[in-house]
Amino acid sequence: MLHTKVPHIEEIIGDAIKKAQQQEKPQMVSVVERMDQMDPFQFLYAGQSIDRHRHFWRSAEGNFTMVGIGSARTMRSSGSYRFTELQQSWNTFLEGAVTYDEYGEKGTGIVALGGFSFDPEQKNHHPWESFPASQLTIPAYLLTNKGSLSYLTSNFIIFPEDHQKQIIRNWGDQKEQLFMEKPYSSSVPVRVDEKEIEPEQWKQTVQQATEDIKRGVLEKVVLARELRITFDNTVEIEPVLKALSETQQNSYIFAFESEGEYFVGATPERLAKLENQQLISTCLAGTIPRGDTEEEDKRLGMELMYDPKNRQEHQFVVEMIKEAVEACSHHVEVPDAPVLYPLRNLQHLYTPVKAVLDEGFTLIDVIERLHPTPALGGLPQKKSVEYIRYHETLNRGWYAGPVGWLDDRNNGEFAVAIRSALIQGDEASLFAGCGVVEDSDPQAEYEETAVKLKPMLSVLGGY
Ligand SMILES: C=C(O[C@H]1C=CC=C(C(=O)O)[C@@H]1O)C(=O)O
Ligand SMILES: [Mg+2]
Repeated sequence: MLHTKVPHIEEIIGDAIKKAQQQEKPQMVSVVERMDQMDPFQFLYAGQSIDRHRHFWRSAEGNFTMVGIGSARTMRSSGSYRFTELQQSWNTFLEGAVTYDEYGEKGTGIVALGGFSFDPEQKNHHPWESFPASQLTIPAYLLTNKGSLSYLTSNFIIFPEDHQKQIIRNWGDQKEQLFMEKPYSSSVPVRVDEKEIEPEQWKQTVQQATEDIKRGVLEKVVLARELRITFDNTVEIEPVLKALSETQQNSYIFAFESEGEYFVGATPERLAKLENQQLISTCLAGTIPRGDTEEEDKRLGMELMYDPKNRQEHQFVVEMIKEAVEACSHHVEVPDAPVLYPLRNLQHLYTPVKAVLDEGFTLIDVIERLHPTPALGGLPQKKSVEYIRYHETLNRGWYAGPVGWLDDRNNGEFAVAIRSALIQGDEASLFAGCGVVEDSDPQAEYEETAVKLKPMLSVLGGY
């Protein structure tokens, strides 16, 4: 891959066509432009007229947003080698690619966005039939907003038989569509039905899990449940994402499309971030609601900090992440005790893990080693995933799986897709889980998941 200054587009496309003819294969060209700040929700909406395959990502700090429209290349893989296979597809894709970029900002140029299902061995596909076990898309157009600046990346796949003028005309037309200011819907349809899936059976499974933990079958397992909602009309994702961005502090806001359906969420849980070989992972587990007053909020925070059950739930995550990070990096820093991580509806225990990634490892390698952490799966890792596969009545699909992005300079960030919903036309499935340890009480865990459903419920026509 090559990073050079942007010459005229005619020249860029002309050169790519010549190269495609000489090498008798398509050529990938990426062009980055800087522009006035663009409303990402407007861009997302306008993009629909070009391609419904759209992706959205906003960092937890809220100062970095990406919107992907269409696909220059979509890479998919399944089975137990899905991480390695995707890494290979990505490397092959990058080999012949040329980037024209004057700015060198992270998250511009050749970027892939996508995610992985929780468990590639899961045989039940309902309601996730539209989502593959993993999918990374290099969008045709990518808007990157960083602070007050916006960048537009256009990714072209140039074929030997392409005509320079036509490519450029088409590009101009599509850009015009992307920047057209059309008003987008600001409301979400009305909820007409809401069904909790087997809540009593779920509590029994939690009870069973505590007994299995006491018997030493495993140490911790995260059990999830589902809420199915029906609306009076098709749900558009722009107002949902906008409302999540406005209401969910300290959370990654995301949407990924597959076959016309959208997986959307506001997750606080980072899996791994890599920037210039600096690696950050996060242990987030252990939960209590926010208080109505400042005093109550503080009291609840302290209760969480000193609660042995929640500390144990959290500590399992710290130990596993530390070990996994140590195996592929150096200068690993882990604080001795967690701090509180406040969200709108609840607070968590939080421990950051910082390190420098060893040469030869990639972000995808790190994700493969970490997923699933005991905040989503349990401990031991393999046993808990099998336990979930056997005992959970729902199919998690991409819920609790890694979602995020990476660029061609080994920068990127993946979060774990919790506090999320699968939107299918005028219906949606919402998911929430909780860490079950020896001392878990099924009713209390049920109530914890109810609070975890709130972020999505509140923007899907609810309270
Ligand atoms: C599995 C979920 O939350 C995890 C993340 C933070 C706290 C958790 C807990 O305290 O149980 C869970 O491990 C979810 O929200 O669906
Ligand atoms: Mg918990």
